[in-house]
Amino acid sequence: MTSTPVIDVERLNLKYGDFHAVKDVSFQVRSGEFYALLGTNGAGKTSTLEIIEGHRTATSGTVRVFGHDPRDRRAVRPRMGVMLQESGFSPDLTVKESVRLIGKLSGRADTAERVLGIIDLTRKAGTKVSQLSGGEKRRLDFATAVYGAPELIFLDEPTTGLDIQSRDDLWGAVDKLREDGSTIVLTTHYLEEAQQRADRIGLMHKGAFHREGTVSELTRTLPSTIRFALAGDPPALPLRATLESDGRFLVETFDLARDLYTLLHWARQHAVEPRDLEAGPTRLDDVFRSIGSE
Ligand SMILES: Nc1ncnc2c1ncn2[C@@H]1O[C@H](COP(=O)(O)OP(=O)(O)OP(=O)(O)O)[C@@H](O)[C@H]1O
Repeated sequence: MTSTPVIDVERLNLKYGDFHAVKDVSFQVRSGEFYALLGTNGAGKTSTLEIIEGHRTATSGTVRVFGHDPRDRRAVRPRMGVMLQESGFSPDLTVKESVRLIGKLSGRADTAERVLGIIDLTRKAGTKVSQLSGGEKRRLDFATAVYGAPELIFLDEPTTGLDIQSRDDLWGAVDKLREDGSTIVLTTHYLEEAQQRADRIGLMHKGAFHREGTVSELTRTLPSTIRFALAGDPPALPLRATLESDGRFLVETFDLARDLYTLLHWARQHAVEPRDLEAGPTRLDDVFRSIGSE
């Protein structure tokens, strides 16, 4: 038996005047999934999310959230927490007042004390929003999005401007929400955060949905790399390599372990020392570079 997807997007299109910002985008997010919607600048991620969040109306296509039209606020809003790229808090309210206000609007039960504690903002509870630092404002955005532990949470570039401790706190809180069954939708330009956490990734480029899959599905089409430098006049290499502008050799391989072994075995036999040796699996960054250049 298949359950209804939490988010179901079918042939979504959005035009801003003549500009076609989202082109025939279709994807689904399942219950309990951590889904990352990634893409180049201006790819259409925020526009797509704004429609799913019920903030914007599509030009054509269908969007369902928990089986409802996302503009049906009463059906959807209590089940969903949103951390937007830019917050819209009133500068004269305190941190605690802001959380209470947004918490009340969400219709979920929780306390300001609890959510401020998650993200180490308790000390700032009485501070006016206008007096918060950029990172503190971002943490306040997160605190309001997770008020009442919603079933579905949108995180739009959540860690921009956060120091390492705050990032760890935020991801720790997200892990906890996931354990309790929340579905997470993330957009970020910190690809490593998506690579480490996302169950599936959708890649957008120039308004269109480019590819979708797990990290390993997306990276397996591109080779891993080995880079190294050799001093003097080395003997013939055992692998096909190209010389890069920094003077290092580059080997591209779909069998990293085998080729690394071949290289090191050759180096030992010939008493050659590969310097500045780096070997790594394909990263999401490489997939990005490959679509960005298309
Ligand atoms: N209100 C608007 N009016 C006109 N064009 C818009 C509007 N909002 C966004 N756009 C354009 O639509 C395209 C997609 O924008 P969007 O913000 O959805 O991209 P994004 O993938 O979130 O980008 P980024 O990674 O840079 O945040 C961009 O070219 C942008 O300039």
